[in-house]
Amino acid sequence: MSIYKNILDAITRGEKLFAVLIDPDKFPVSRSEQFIKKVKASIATHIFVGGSTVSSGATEILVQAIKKHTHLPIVLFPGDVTQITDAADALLFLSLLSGRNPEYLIGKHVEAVSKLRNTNLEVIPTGYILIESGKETMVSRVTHTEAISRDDLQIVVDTAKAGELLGMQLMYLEGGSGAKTPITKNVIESVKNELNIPLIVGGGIRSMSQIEDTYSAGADIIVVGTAFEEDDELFEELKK
Ligand SMILES: CC(C)=CCC/C(C)=C/CC/C(C)=C/CC/C(C)=C/COP(=O)(O)OP(=O)(O)O
Ligand SMILES: O=P(O)(O)OC[C@@H](O)CO
Ligand SMILES: [Mg+2]
Repeated sequence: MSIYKNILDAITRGEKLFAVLIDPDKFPVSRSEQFIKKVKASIATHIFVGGSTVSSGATEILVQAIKKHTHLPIVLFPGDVTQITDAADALLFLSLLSGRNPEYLIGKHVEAVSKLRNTNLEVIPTGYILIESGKETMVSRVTHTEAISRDDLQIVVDTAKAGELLGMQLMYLEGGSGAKTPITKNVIESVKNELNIPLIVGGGIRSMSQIEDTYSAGADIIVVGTAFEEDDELFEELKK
């Protein structure tokens, strides 16, 4: 069954989903087996692989290494076309809706097509909204776009809705990798109220209580990366 269909079915059953984000440039491949063991013992339902900048070829090597140890779906969360690899199961085909840089709204996508023709990846059109977190993020720097302010609630909501109306199948609210504080309840609730598609939330989530708050505000899928890079103790709290 398709990964997207599985997400929809899980949500219909009232389940919450959890993605562990692995950045190929920060994660030594030699750590894969031991790390994936912890992922498998946890509530994680998906593995996301990606980074705002990743050296060429690193994504494929990492995905192949992870695949040896798990059947969890591996979903590419790419900062660039170079991160596309057939070794993964699906691709978040991100469009950076918070920005006004055409390269990240449609340009990279046109470039990606010749690569995608030769893969079996499930492509999932995903709106990606960067919300200001108090410090400049790598995504802002790489894409030359500004994040939307947390106070511009109506703009965030309307941006997400516009993405849904354009046919996007997932909406990702990004608080910025390693953000000091995660996206607030108010922002998540307001977006969730307007949307009929699954909502992904990530950025700066580091504890079980933040995970619970983010789910209760309406996130369907939570993404955590930095917390596991800093210290994989969090897995202790996330045991199944
Ligand atoms: C269409 C294709 C295949 C590629 C372009 C995809 C687009 C539009 C991406 C949006 C902008 C972007 C650069 C997203 C990056 C997403 C990501 C993996 C963020 C995580 O960033 P980290 O690499 O963890 O950031 P740090 O390096 O700051 O930790
Ligand atoms: O690395 P963290 O802060 O967990 O954020 C996850 C993801 O949303 C970053 O793109
Ligand atoms: Mg990161």
